[in-house]
This record gives sequence, structure tokens and C-alpha cells, in this order.
Amino acid sequence: MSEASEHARMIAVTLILEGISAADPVKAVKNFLKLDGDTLVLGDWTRIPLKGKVIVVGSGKASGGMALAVEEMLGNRITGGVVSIPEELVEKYSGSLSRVKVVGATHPRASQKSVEAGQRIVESVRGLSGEDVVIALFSGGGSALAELPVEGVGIDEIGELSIKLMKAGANIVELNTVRKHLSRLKGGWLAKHAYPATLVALMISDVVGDRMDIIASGPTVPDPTTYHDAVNIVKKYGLWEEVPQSIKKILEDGIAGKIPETPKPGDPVFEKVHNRIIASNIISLNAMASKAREMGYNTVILTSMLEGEAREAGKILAAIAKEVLKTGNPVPPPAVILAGGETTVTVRGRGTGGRNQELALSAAIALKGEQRIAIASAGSDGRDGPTDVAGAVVDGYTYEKAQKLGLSPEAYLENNDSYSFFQKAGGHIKTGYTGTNVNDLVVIVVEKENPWE
Ligand SMILES: Nc1ncnc2c1ncn2[C@@H]1O[C@H](COP(=O)(O)OP(=O)(O)O)[C@@H](O)[C@H]1O
Ligand SMILES: O=C(O)[C@@H](CO)OP(=O)(O)O
Ligand SMILES: [Mg+2]
Repeated sequence: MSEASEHARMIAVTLILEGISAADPVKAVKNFLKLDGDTLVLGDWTRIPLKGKVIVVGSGKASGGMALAVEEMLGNRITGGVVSIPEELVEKYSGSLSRVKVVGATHPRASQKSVEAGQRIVESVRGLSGEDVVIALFSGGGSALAELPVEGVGIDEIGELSIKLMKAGANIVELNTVRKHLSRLKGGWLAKHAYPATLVALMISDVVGDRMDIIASGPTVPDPTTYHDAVNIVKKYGLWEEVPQSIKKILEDGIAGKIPETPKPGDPVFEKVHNRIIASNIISLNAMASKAREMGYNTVILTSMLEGEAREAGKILAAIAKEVLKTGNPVPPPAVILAGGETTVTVRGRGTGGRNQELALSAAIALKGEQRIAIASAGSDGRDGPTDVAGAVVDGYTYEKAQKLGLSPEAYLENNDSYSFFQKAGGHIKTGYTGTNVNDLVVIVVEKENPWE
């Protein structure tokens, strides 16, 4: 391994950590929300008088930290509420929260615990008056962590269909369009339950393009999607025949108008709802870019909206790195090129991995033999797919090193076994659960010849 590659790897990982820290949920809430006497003031100067009850609810990977910040600000003005977070994070927050109850549930597959959380969330906001205020805190993972299934559908059926759609390569807009139509919490339903209270929903976005109705499946946001859309998505991925009868019936009854649609734009319940995004992928990329510039790198943010098959994205990003090195386009070395978003993996093999590790593995193949380049890709939540690492970092020597260990990078990629690959070849980025989620962060570093100078 050359010194330049090693330096590049170190910078790439440092910048990933910078991006995660910029998405800190406590900071994000405190930057956005202020208390002025008995009035809550939002970042855009909307003023919300606190006259009656104040209920705090939410779900998602970052919702524990968000609740902590709200409780630090409002203390015993909070009359009750509950947030659902990953079981692994409960210990971190339950000791510091006293007014807001913290419950643990499962992700990425919803379970009975998610239903218990969903029921408690809905119960907390029912029967409120027009003087009361609900503060809702949603972030990525919220869809699986809380659910109130529509009557007649079991949570296991929803969980199974969701996982099948994910594995078939459905994106989050498609997946959540289906989830919303099997729920009495998502797709604006929570706003309906909370009405006539005023509802302030703060969101940390892990959704490409920041569509609020998709973050945690938009419990407080008008739903522009329909039962028709949900059925078309299931059919597009060839899963209609595998859908249990109970789900088919709901979707078909929905199309026939026998059961209500999700609350739609224009529904008067949304007149008392304030939906705001307080942290997102581009906010993290901007922080990473500032840090890279401070360290003397020519820096470009390519996109915060990276999508597509992870292995294709890996190839394209490797090509960009090689262009920087060869021709100095779009910026000459020392260069940092940043991207963010959420790729997908169509899982065909039997291995273990995640979209960031798969992107990195594919980039390693394309970077074979290159010097002075590193590429890191990581999920800001600290968990890439069903694995215990955030992602991976590779360079032009990763391929050769693997070969010396008797590993075929192509075979591991083919088998969607990127986790095992990096376990053997080295390169995992391990952060543990970060307690936030602004989706995936990718860093390309191209060094000049002697980066230590
Ligand atoms: N063996 C695998 N290799 C690569 N990706 C996988 C593998 N198994 C599952 N995935 C992908 O992991 C993704 C879900 O990962 P996860 O990090 O839980 O998502 P999110 O953070 O968006 O909730 C899905 O896109 C799925 O295709
Ligand atoms: O909860 C969800 O619906 C999505 C998007 O917010 O998050 P994740 O991809 O982490 O499950
Ligand atoms: Mg996601």
C-alpha cells in the first residue's frame, strides 16, 4: 500500500465521521427550536403558544436524541408522550428522559413491538383539544419502528412484504407508498388522530430528495399516493401473487372506495400541522465539504441524490476518481469529491452485506492498481444493511491484497457477500449505532503525489 493511498483512506473516513457529527439530532433540534416565554419558536419564526398539554411522540433512529433535546428545552411543560427507537439505543436514552417514554422496537423489519409502539403513539395524541400541542419527531427507520396496521392485516404480513420489496430493489418511495396504505399511523393518519391539537413535526431526513411524506412514511404529512399506486408497485416487482389474501383485500377494497384513503393534500386536519426538516444529507455534505476545504482539498459536492444499483454507482464513482487523477477534472488533486443518497441492491446471492459495502467493493474492483485514491461509503446510521458496520473504505490496492489472500472480489460481489469480503480483506468502517440517520455518505479522496508534505 502506498503512503498516499493510506493517507487518502484516513481522510475519507475522517470526513464520513464529520458528516455523521453534523447530523447530530440534539444539535439539530436545538438549532431549530427555541422557547420564548410560553411560546415555541420554530427556525422560520413560526410562533406556537403553549397553552394546554404538550405531548411528544415520534419514531426513528434519531428520535431518541431529538426527544432528549426537546425535553432539555421544555422540561416539565411536557405532559406526556412516547418515542420508539431501535432496541439497541434504548439504554442510551431511557436514563436521560423522564417526561417522554422511550420504547424499543425492531428495524428493518417491523414486529409486534413496533405495533405496541404505534398504539402508544396514537393513544398519546387522541382526544386532545385545540389548545394542546403535539411535537412529533420522525427520522429514518421510523416506518419499521412504529406501526398501527389497518384492521385485518397482521404486522408479520406487512414486515414480510416490506422485506421482499426491499430485496427486489424497490426504492424507499415505492416501499413507503405500500406501507402507508396498510397503516393507520403513516400517510398522514397521525395528523388526523391528533386533530384539533397543533402539531409540530420535526424530521431528520434519510430520504433522497427529502420528500416529507416518505420520511418514516409521513405520519403527519398529506399523502399524495393512492391504493392504485401501491398495487402497481407490488406488481412491478412481481410480488402480487405472493401477497397474503388479507393485504390484497385491503388494497382492492381501497381501490373500490370501500375503505378510506390516507388523508390527502387539502384535508383540513393539516391546517394545524407544521412539518419541518431539521437535518438532511446535503446539510451533512456541506459540513464535510467545509472540513475538506479547511484541510486544503479542492472539494466538489457531486450530489446528495445518488440512487441506483450500488455496484453501478461504485463503478461510476471510481471512474470520477480516475478522471481527477488523470486529467484534473472536475478539480485537480488534492481533491475530495462528495456524494450522498441511497443506492439499492438487488440481492441475488446468498451472502451478507449492505449497499455501502457493495458500492465500495465494486469501486475496489474498478480501482484495481490505481494509486493515491480512496473511496469510502457509509450509512450515517452506523449500520449498513443487516450488518454491524457502517460501510467500507477501499483503495487501488484493495484488489491486489484480496487476491493475495486467495479472495476473488468479483465472486464476493456476485454473491452479495461484501460484508464477508471486508471482514477478510480489511476496510470495514465501524461506528456502532450513531443515533442519527441522514442516509449514506460517500467520499472520494485523490491525493497529490506526496500528501504528507
Ligand atoms: N447481502 C446483501 N448485500 C447488499 N445489500 C443487502 C444485502 N442484504 C440486504 N441488503 C440491502 O440492505 C438494504 C437495507 O439496509 P438498511 O441499512 O437496513 O437500510 P436503511 O438504513 O435504509 O434502513 C436493502 O436495500 C437491501 O437490499
Ligand atoms: O423509516 C423509513 O421509512 C425510511 C425512510 O425514512 O427509513 P429507513 O430506510 O432507515 O428504514
Ligand atoms: Mg433508508
